Amino acid sequence: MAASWADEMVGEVVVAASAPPRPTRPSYIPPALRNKPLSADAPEYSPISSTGRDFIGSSRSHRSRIPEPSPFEIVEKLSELGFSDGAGINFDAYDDIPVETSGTDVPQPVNTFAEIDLGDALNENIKRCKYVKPTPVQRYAIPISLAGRDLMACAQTGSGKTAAFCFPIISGVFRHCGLNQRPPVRKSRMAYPIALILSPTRELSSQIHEEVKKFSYMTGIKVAVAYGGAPMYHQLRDLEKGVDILVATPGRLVDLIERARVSLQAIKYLALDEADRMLDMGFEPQIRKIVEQLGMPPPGMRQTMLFSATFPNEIQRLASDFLSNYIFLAVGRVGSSTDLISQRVEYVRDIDKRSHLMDLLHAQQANGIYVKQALTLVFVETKRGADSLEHWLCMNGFPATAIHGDRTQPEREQALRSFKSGVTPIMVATDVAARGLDIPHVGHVINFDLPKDIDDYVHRIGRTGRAGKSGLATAFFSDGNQPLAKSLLELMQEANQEVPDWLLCCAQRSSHGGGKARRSSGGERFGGHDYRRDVSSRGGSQYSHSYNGGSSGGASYQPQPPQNYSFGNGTIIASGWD
Ligand SMILES: Nc1ncnc2c1ncn2[C@@H]1O[C@H](COP(=O)(O)OP(=O)(O)OP(=O)(O)O)[C@@H](O)[C@H]1O
Repeated sequence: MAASWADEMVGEVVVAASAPPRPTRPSYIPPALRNKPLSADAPEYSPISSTGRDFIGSSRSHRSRIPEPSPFEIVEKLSELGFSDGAGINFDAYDDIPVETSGTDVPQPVNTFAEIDLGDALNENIKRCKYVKPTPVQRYAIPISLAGRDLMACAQTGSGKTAAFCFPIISGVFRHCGLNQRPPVRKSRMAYPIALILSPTRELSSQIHEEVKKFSYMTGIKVAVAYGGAPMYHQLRDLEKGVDILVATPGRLVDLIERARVSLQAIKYLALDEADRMLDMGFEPQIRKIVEQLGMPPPGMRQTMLFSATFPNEIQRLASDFLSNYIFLAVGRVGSSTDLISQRVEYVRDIDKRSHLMDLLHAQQANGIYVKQALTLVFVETKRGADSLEHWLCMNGFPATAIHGDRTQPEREQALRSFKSGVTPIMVATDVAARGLDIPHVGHVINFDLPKDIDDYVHRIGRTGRAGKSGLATAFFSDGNQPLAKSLLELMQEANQEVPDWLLCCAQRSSHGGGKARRSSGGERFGGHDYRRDVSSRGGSQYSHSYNGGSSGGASYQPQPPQNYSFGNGTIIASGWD
């Protein structure tokens, strides 16, 4: 059976067997809210102002100031917390990137962090992380969010979207309840977060949680994470200490709300990472429940930010229900892959895949590509396939681990740790690892089995070529992948990649046969943008502003002859792994 997204969400998501009817507005009232007016100890909420900063006082539980380590311990503590050397980012890689915004009164982008008023504490943490300059999505998205505007943002994988929504949230929450600003109120077992960040997988929620903690260091902001598969006890204990920013997966969050341990009444900031996935079939009913039926302030009374590297039109349409007068931001073309990733596609019969993988890995080894902790991520279709390939690799002398939805959470975490540390430099994964994970030194993504949907391919290969560094993606294309041929061809052509002749033929065949592997993104397939433009273009529109125009820049990759795994001049790989 295919490891669909439900693979990840065992026990977490209600998978719709058929398209569920769109729920009407609040029918369900969680136990925590039944027979109760707005709780006396729940904070009120007010509309977000145009500056996003007119927070009214809330009666949140009083908490004592967090003991902070002395300034002399900070450097040590920061490295413990995983502060990385962000100074290595190659900003030139983003220079030519086309940016498009649509909506009314779009705030101007900035060029430096200094131009943005994020507050001293956050600025200090940005410096500590060695983020010297905002990435393009941050240049645009942060001023938009700081202006209190709702945002739907699409930017390529690895381009810094996490900070783009975390910085405005941390800055806003800090202004509301940072150090020494908490109104004294009585203690409550129910947590009233001000900001909620939802993501589709446990590992991604955990990663975002670490990022938020890093950037709210020494601010007094309380950050917590809640996801399934981990013992409830620890999460409840953290929630009882009070939470300002909650990062969660949908299933566990609903559970906590129904147990009356979390209330959404105080939410002022809502961010959905991987928003298109969150509104895809399996998740949509649960997200709708969280956003529309469990007491969260409605659009206009909260600020909502949706981010992803892909945003099909029909998902944009669904998402617009959650937004109020929003700005659409596209950095790079919607759903495109980054030019930083060199893509190869090879025709391999299913029966030959293992031996082909072996040749590839041996060639990598022979070329010294395993130096410097170079990691290889291999995507397969099924959980069973992941286990079996992991076993086979290990038996053949390649230290490998595997991650998929049938593994326990401790096993999943252990797999990630051993991959990240290079103990097992190969990780076999289902789509559970396709989105959002930021693993340094992943130099090569191999699609042993290609996904059915081209958007999934974009996210999978996006585990390499991050933060301005280069990477390589190899796909094994077999007969069963015919329906993907056309969209794969278009994606590769758009990213200036060399396309083998056989793929051109396959694509022609599949377009005649009606092959379709991408959800509609409007009139222009890879030029698809804000879906409102398609609607309003019929009657004229005020939408859309383009910046930097032109192309997204030529790819630096020099095509290599087939079967030659020396990777040419070596710079493609080496720069990704240094
Ligand atoms: N301004 C910056 N300067 C230096 N490094 C940065 C900056 N912004 C982000 N990064 C780094 O870039 C890497 C990728 O960022 P992030 O994980 O936010 O990408 P993303 O766009 O969310 O990717 P995905 O679509 O895969 O989720 C991270 O390691 C992050 O620390």
